[in-house]
Amino acid sequence: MTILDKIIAFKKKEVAKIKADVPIKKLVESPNFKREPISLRKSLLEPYSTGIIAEFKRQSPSKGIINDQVSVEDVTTGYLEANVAAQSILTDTSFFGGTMVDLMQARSINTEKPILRKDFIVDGFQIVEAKAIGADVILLIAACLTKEEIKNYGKLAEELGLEVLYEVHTQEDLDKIELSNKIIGINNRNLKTFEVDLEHSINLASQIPDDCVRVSESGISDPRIITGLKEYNFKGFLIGENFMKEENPGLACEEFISQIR
Ligand SMILES: O=P(O)(O)OC[C@@H](O)[C@@H](O)c1c[nH]c2ccccc12
Repeated sequence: MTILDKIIAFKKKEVAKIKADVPIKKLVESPNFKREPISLRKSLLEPYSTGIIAEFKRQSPSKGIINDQVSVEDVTTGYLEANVAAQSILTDTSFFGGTMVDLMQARSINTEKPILRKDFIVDGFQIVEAKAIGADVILLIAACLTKEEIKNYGKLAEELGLEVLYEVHTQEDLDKIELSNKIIGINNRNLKTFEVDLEHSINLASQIPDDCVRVSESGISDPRIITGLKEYNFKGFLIGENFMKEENPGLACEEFISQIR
């Protein structure tokens, strides 16, 4: 059993429990349900976009604790000052130490840039929940969903006015997605082995049609990598640990962005 299988099995139980306690009606009544979502696609395609999607991540199964000393408010303020294109907030608690409250707190400060709810979506309930806590974008990880689920969850998100970042790591993942006009994130990290390989991502990128927005995720630690990825028409760059490992993630992000050529 891989760590991914473990996370998914755990998530399914967790969601079943929350679903039994929280009526959908309560989610729909949340004030965030009325706010107009901010478009990730638009933000990434703006002519002077930095393309950086900066993540708030306290810990991960592969690295353990990364940073548990900083507040989501300070990091959000710092990322916005650095002029990120978007924010990503881990809301998984058991494996990544994040919470839905983290996202809500970031949202209360960030009214300009899109926020991605980074979690393992295994049930439509979590998509309604994402909207209720103020997210603009959800993540659908192809490796943990069937073709049908990807299609249905994508449709539900769209109906709620949310965008989807479809995450792939292999050709097999890519084959599960209807590839037109989507935002596709290629995860450089294999979620089963934690191995990071940028070369692999670049090879897979050639299989993505031009009407899709390409995002490169994980293991990016040098501004020169961004320059390289831009050559392959990547528009978004999801970075977590490289910023979060620093005492001041916002400042680290600002320095990184100033070095992109
Ligand atoms: O910290 P990194 O190596 O910069 O990676 C960020 C992000 O890509 C990573 O956290 C991530 C990508 N896909 C995920 C799916 C679930 C949890 C986490 C992730």
